[in-house]
Parts: sequence; structure tokens; C-alpha cells
Amino acid sequence: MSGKVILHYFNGRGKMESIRWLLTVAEVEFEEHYLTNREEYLKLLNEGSLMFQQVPLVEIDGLKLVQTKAILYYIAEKFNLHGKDIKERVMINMYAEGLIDHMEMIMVLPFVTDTKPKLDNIRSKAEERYLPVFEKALTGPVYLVGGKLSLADVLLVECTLMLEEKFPDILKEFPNIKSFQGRMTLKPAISRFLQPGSKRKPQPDEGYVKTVKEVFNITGPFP
Ligand SMILES: N[C@@H](CCC(=O)N[C@@H](CS)C(=O)NCC(=O)O)C(=O)O
Repeated sequence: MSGKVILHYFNGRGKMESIRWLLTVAEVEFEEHYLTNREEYLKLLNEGSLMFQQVPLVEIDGLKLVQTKAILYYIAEKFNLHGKDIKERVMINMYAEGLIDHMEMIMVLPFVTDTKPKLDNIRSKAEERYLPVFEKALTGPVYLVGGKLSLADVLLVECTLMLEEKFPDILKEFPNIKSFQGRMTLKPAISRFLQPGSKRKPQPDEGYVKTVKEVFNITGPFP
């Protein structure tokens, strides 16, 4: 691969965390440039690096990539985690987009004031909409698509761990997903990523929320 992979985002999970997960599983080294104040964001804007004035931004192969899903698909394609043909790829993308939709519900929690109804909604969507799909898909197969590790598997581990942080017993009724998670977390790259001191980010705290608001000049409630 030509040159370093550089991630531009906050020092926190947000939309970049799935990209960190995927690079880790692909065993790709990456460097992180954290946005800590508005000036750093304006610099990226002024140099024309942000197509839609948004991060995540990933520098890879001489490209400046934005849009989380496009970035994930590029990395998955490049590192052979995106199926063997268009039919596998579309399944992987369907799973991936469902998981991203669900993780985004969790991602916004630190920015909302009344979290209880949001948490209740996340739990019921997990139990009734998202997890049943993966429980069924994993009846028998070791991986979600094509008998081979893919982006969909990586996002499912990330998502289930996020859910368990909020609802420790959430996988009780989903034994196939729980054993899948167990298998995946034994993979050396994932196991290292889950150790303290890795590039995995902790759950967002007040400092993270404050930085995001300052960088984007958000004064009132989050839009
Ligand atoms: N569809 C984009 C959305 C990116 C996005 O909303 N990024 C936020 C930070 S997590 C941002 O840059 N917000 C500033 C803005 O929209 O002005 C993606 O998935 O990457």
C-alpha cells in the first residue's frame, strides 16, 4: 500500500469507530489526527479536504475519502472483506447498512438530554428488528456471508459489544450471535483491539461532547 493511512476525526468513537475496527481486522496500521478545536476543522475545510464539510476523513492510497459507508466499502474491497461477487457484496452491504443505522441510534445518545425513551427504543429495535436477522443468519454458518469473514461480521461484533455496554443481558435470547461474538473476539487482531491501550475508543464522555460542540460551533441543543 502506498503511504500511510491517516484518520481525521475526534478522539472518540462516533462514525470513525467502525473504520478503526475494519482497519484493525485488516491488520492495517493507521495514524490518527484528532480534531481538538474549531481551528483544526477550519484548516481541513480551507484546504479543501472535506467534500461535504464533514468528517470522518480518511487519507489512503493518495485519496482523501469522506462518507463513512463509502470509506468502509473501499477498505473492505481493498482487503478482501467484501465478498467474492456482486450478490455477496450486496448482502454484506445490506447487513452493514442495517448495523450502521442501529449503531447511529446509540452514537447520538451522549448528545440528547432525555436518554430514557431513546434507550428504550434502542432496546426494542435491537430485540425486534436487528438481532433476529443476525440470529437467523448465523444458524449454522460461521460467518454472515459466503463462509468467509467480511465487513458485515466486523460491524456485527462492534454493534453487539456496543449494545452490551448499554444492556448487558441483551444477547440472552440470541445464542447464535453470542457464540459468533465469542469466536470473533478470539481472533488475534480483535482480541488485541479489545485490550486497554489499543486504538479502540472508550464510550463517549462529557469532554468528547464538549469538543464536538466546540468544533462544529453548536451552542444550543444538538441539531
Ligand atoms: N453521511 C456522513 C455524515 C458525516 C457526519 O455527519 N459527520 C459529522 C461528524 S460525526 C460532521 O462532520 N458534522 C458537521 C456538519 O455536518 O456540519 C457520513 O456518514 O460520513
